[in-house]
Amino acid sequence: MKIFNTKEIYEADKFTLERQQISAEDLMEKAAVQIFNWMHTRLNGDQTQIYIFCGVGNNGGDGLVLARHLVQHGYRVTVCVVNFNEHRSKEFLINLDRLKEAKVWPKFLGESSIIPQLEKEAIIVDAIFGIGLKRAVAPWVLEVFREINKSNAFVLSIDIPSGLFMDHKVPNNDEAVKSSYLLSFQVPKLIFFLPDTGLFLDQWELLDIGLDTDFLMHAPSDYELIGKAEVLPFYRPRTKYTHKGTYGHVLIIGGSYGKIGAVLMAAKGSLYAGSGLVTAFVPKCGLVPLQSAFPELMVLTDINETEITNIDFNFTPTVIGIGVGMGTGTNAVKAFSLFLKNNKTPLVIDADGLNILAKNPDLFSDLPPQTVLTPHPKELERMLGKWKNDFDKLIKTKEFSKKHDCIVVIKGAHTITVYGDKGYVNSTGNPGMATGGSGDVLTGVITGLLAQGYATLEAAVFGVYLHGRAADIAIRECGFQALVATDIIAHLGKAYLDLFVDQVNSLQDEQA
Ligand SMILES: NC(=O)C1=CN([C@@H]2O[C@H](COP(=O)(O)OP(=O)(O)OC[C@H]3O[C@@H](n4cnc5c(N)ncnc54)[C@H](O)[C@@H]3O)[C@@H](O)[C@H]2O)[C@@H](O)CC1
Ligand SMILES: [K+]
Repeated sequence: MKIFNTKEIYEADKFTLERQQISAEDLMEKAAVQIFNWMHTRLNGDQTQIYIFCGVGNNGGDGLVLARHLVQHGYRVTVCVVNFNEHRSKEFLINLDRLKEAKVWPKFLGESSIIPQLEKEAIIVDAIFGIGLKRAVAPWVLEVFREINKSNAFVLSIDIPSGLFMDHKVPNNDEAVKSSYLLSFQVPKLIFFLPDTGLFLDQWELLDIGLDTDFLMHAPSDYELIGKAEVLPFYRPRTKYTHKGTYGHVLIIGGSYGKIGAVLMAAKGSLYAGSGLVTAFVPKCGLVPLQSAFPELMVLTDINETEITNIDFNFTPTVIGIGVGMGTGTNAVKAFSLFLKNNKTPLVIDADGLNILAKNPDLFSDLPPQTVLTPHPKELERMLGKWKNDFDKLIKTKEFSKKHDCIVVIKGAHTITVYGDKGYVNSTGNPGMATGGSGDVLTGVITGLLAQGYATLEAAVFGVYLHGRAADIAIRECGFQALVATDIIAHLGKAYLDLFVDQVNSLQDEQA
């Protein structure tokens, strides 16, 4: 599903009004009625006090329309207009009149107004700012945000939590409304998925307000949210007259004394993702543990006992995953640099491979085209330098990806895979995955997909999805805390099977 920025949303809006021959107030009515229906279905006439905080733009207009419908259905509603601007939008003014016609008189809050006491049993609707917030918010309006946050009431935000900017960070963590539930219009926004801004929202849901489907389908977007519908077309079924050679041969290079487990997890990840064969290249100390723990794996060893010194193998792999547990000592750096100079095989680079690249940036020119790099935030920072905020991080990653023709998988709560100007935001995964080894497994899964012939970008995006989905399925049995990286491997099969489970069956399965 496409993630639109502010400009693209306003364009979709304009296109829809022209195509459907409707006015902006008609679209606002449609949008706000969706919110009313959502609330009415759940509240069913309940007399809980509802405070609706409206701004004076169209987000505020949505709040006024909602207020009118709630009042007309007998709900207890107090409307507060946060009067932050002399200029009020046309649709806001039309709906203010309509509200007055319905005999509702909003309280107008200004710089010196006293904000009503907000009881924690109340429901607060946050319709102060939407996607139109452009400049710093006045201090007294920030105070309104703080009062809402302090109330501990249930906060239902409309479109986005008020105070969040669509393209930069909030200056301080108390300068935007914290939503308990967010109802957003038609398309997800990038701010839902970034650590700096995502912390202002908990759950979110999209409401279809009837924006033009042709526009939504054809308009280009810089980011895409990756769910089952997006990865399903990538899936390559296994056919009958095939053999292990059909599904490629992965080579995992890495490991050092005490860090052989990283290679084990990457290698297992590859095989469970479906590669035909997997070989590991490790220091000698890795031979016995790998062969004992994982009989399906073939092992080649370095001449050195405890670290990699000379990467030398006697076959042509389909793809190589390199870096996990490898260390960054002089020998590893020398071996890795020489390997890169002579290598022509597609690569996935993780962990110490990335750390060595960061310290020796001239090596980037030796990477084959479309090399996949899978940094966690610290590794990314070592490669890119410091960034100002999440938006800046993405801009810098895109520049980096274009400069070195590489695919960068920025690991995090919502892993974002960046290639050139485009970012793919993953929707699967959970906090249980913040555990040692889960990154090694991801390296394995992506190499495993590449071995089977998936296009590089597809392998990265699909691999991230499957990895997260496997963890989502695993936590049903073990919860967040007890999830370990090998549980992710063990549930990769179920993540594949889940691709073909429709939503209804999947829900029933979860309830069982
Ligand atoms: N296509 C859609 O998604 C639709 C969106 N609608 C609503 O319209 C909203 C966008 O409305 P607007 O563009 O009017 O913007 P907002 O209502 O988000 O912002 C308020 C207005 O205040 C001004 N402003 C910006 N920063 C300010 C600041 N720091 N201090 C004071 N004033 C400031 C802006 O000029 C803006 O017009 C959406 O978030 C959504 O709620 C719906 O009404 C209908 C359809
Ligand atoms: K809002």
